[in-house]
Amino acid sequence: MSISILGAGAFGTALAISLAQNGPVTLWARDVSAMLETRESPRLPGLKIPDAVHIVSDLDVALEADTILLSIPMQRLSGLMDRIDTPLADKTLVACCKGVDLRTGLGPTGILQAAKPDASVAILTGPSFAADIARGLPTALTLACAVDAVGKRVQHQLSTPSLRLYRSTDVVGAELGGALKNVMAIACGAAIGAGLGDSARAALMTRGFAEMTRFAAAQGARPETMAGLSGLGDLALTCTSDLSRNYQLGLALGRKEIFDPSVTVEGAATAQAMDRIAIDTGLSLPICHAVAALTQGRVTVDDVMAQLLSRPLKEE
Ligand SMILES: NC(=O)C1=CN([C@@H]2O[C@H](COP(=O)(O)OP(=O)(O)OC[C@H]3O[C@@H](n4cnc5c(N)ncnc54)[C@H](OP(=O)(O)O)[C@@H]3O)[C@@H](O)[C@H]2O)C=CC1
Ligand SMILES: O=C(CO)COP(=O)(O)O
Repeated sequence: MSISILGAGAFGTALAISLAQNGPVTLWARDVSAMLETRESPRLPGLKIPDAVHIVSDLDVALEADTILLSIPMQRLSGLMDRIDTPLADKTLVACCKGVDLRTGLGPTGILQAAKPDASVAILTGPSFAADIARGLPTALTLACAVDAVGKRVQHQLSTPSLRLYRSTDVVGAELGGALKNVMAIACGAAIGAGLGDSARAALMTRGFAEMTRFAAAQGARPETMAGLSGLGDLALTCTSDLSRNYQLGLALGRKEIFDPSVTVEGAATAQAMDRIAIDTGLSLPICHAVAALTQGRVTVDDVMAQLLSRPLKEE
């Protein structure tokens, strides 16, 4: 069974490097001229792409594989799917992005299924920095697919000696965990950046986890999924590591510093999407609401903390 990865950013390239241990992999990007010369992705400098990775810019070549991983930013996913008019009925599409689409409110598998209703869809998510995967450091992820037989096949196909995949059929829970932890990471970064301390971060992580679990349960997700790698696991990594880009954006907001807009930060658009969903569903998502306002420049970190702390006292 052959594998292609669409998107040669940090994560797509890291997955290609890791999966090349198992056999040939195709890695697709819009512009591959520099990568063919250097055998490196500009988004993952210093990590060589092995010869077993076939780097291509022809989308049709990449779409010949049986299993196709989509590793581009969430807000670009529906645009890429619109470009694909090849029928993919016999393929498995594995979303590797984390977020909620601003236009439709769908998660990554929802976008894939809407574009290609006959394809099998799955999501690969959980705590992992691209550079760790590319370096072969031990990493555990969740592979969620509603059809367990397909999930089992993909789980084996995408596991390597250092990349261990756990399987789930709770696609909704897995993708909401990955999407929402980014929002919480921005909030935690902002608290640390503003000098509010580790206790404030612990409070935000815990109340953020409660917000994630409450929302996911309302969407039909299982609580144990939120407590697993794709929820709590990724929340812990992203809210505590300086390597997280979401956390770094939060730090910059808290310190009132400029942040490079070309860096992929999924949590900002996801917070906005969640804010809209909260209004439509009547669910209370106070941290998502605060992060949406903060990242759009409508409030300061001081305003946000004052708002969160002045909410009515309640039971835990
Ligand atoms: N980096 C990480 O550690 C991890 C990332 N992820 C997730 O993976 C997803 C991708 O992130 P990451 O790889 O880090 O992002 P990067 O910023 O490193 O790379 C994004 C890549 O997507 C490409 N791209 C953007 N828009 C399009 C488009 N319309 N069509 C085709 N290609 C496009 C870019 O190509 P170009 O350079 O040509 O613009 C670039 O190569 C995100 O959802 C992220 O949350 C998940 C786990 C870990
Ligand atoms: O998703 C990630 C870790 O699991 C990467 O986090 P950032 O996108 O915040 O860098």
